Amino acid sequence: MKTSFPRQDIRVLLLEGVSQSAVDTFHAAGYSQVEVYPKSLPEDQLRAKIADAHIIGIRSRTHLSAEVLADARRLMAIGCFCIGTNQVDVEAAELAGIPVFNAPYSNTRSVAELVVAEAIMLLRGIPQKNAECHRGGWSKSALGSHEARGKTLGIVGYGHIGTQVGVLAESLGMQVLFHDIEAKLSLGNARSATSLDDLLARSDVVTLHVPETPSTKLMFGAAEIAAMRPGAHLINASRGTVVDIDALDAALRSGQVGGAAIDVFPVEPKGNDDAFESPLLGHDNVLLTPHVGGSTLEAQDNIGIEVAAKLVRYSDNGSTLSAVNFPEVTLPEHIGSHRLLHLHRNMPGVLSKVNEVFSREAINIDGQYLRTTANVGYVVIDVAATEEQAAHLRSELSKIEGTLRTRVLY
Ligand SMILES: NC(=O)c1ccc[n+]([C@@H]2O[C@H](COP(=O)([O-])OP(=O)(O)OC[C@H]3O[C@@H](n4cnc5c(N)ncnc54)[C@H](O)[C@@H]3O)[C@@H](O)[C@H]2O)c1
Ligand SMILES: O=C(O)CC[C@@H](O)C(=O)O
Repeated sequence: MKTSFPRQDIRVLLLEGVSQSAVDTFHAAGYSQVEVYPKSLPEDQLRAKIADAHIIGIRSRTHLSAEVLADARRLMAIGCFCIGTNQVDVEAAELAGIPVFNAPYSNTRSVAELVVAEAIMLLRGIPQKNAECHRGGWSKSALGSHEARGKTLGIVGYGHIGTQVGVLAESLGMQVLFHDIEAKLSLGNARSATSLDDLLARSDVVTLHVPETPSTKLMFGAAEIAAMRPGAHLINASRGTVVDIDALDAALRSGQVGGAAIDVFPVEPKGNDDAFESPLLGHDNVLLTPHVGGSTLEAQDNIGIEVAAKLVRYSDNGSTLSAVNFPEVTLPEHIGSHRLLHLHRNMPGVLSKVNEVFSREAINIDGQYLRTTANVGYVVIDVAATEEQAAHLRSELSKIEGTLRTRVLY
């Protein structure tokens, strides 16, 4: 299939050790210029690299702020090879006409399995016992050790991960309570708590599965910790900004929190060679993991294929299905003609000006697709036209007031 911009000229930049399956997916689709880095880049290097990239793939450590995106003059699409998209200024990307794609499900099972395993470990006091054995100690005792069966697990954020944690925990015989800001269908015998405080007062283990948003920033602080059952356990595999880490440190020292399993931190190293620092270092009753909730080979492999395929589809065909910041359009293949893409600020009158261009140039429209969000509109127009006509149409479309970006395919 012919594209207006040959695939071998499209530069793909993949950071943070994105899976080889993504590289393979791009290569198989004819994208040969794929540059791969094992970690996130310092901001000055990122700004220099992104200036030449057409497609960028990141995980959770690379911050694509409005300032960084301002340097990304050629950038066509962003792929977050993970669930969270909080590391990207998605609105700035939208206003620059750049869709952001992610993998909303591929690692959810991996997180859920780890969390349930951690709940068992914490209830048994295994982190302390493990630390003691490593020091040559031996305290064989049932004191403070409990079965998971019959205990209550409180899930804060009952979405894709929270619900799976609930199902797995119930299979162990745990009681499951959840709290969410949205009304949610309970799976199995899980019950909605009447409030966050209600959940905290009734749970033996509390696990957090909310996204990073303004409303979840530091949502779990001294007051919420004080509302937990004395000696209950806390698991956080959501985002490091959700928990007040100093308040947790104090509560672990006082015994208000019996133990914790923490996978995400307010400040995380940029890559595996950098040092990790946290007030939680040195607590025997805390399981610390380096943001690996979703890091299984199965999940990373699937994420690589899923996100790379979405980026290839957008680049080849214009489809934006499942973009997190953009009007979603699923487009059929269009062979033997041209497809024009017009991204514009969502303001009255743009569509009629787009159509005026085609009637003025006497080019018949074979198919037209339009979707808008509050900020932007995305029109896709299929036409039977020569290459010269398509190039001319594109140049006329780009003159319309409010135009953010135009592309021509095939
Ligand atoms: N540790 C890891 O490696 C890892 C892996 C995957 C995802 N995550 C994190 O886990 C988060 C959750 O993932 P998911 O797939 O379950 O997301 P999701 O969007 O399916 O679920 C999140 C739920 O939280 C709820 N919520 C939002 N704000 C809330 C609030 N203030 N109080 C209570 N509930 C609130 C939402 O309504 C939703 O039901 C992701 O956003 C990501 O940050 C971490
Ligand atoms: O792979 C990562 O860096 C992030 C994993 C996880 O936090 C996600 O948002 O999916």
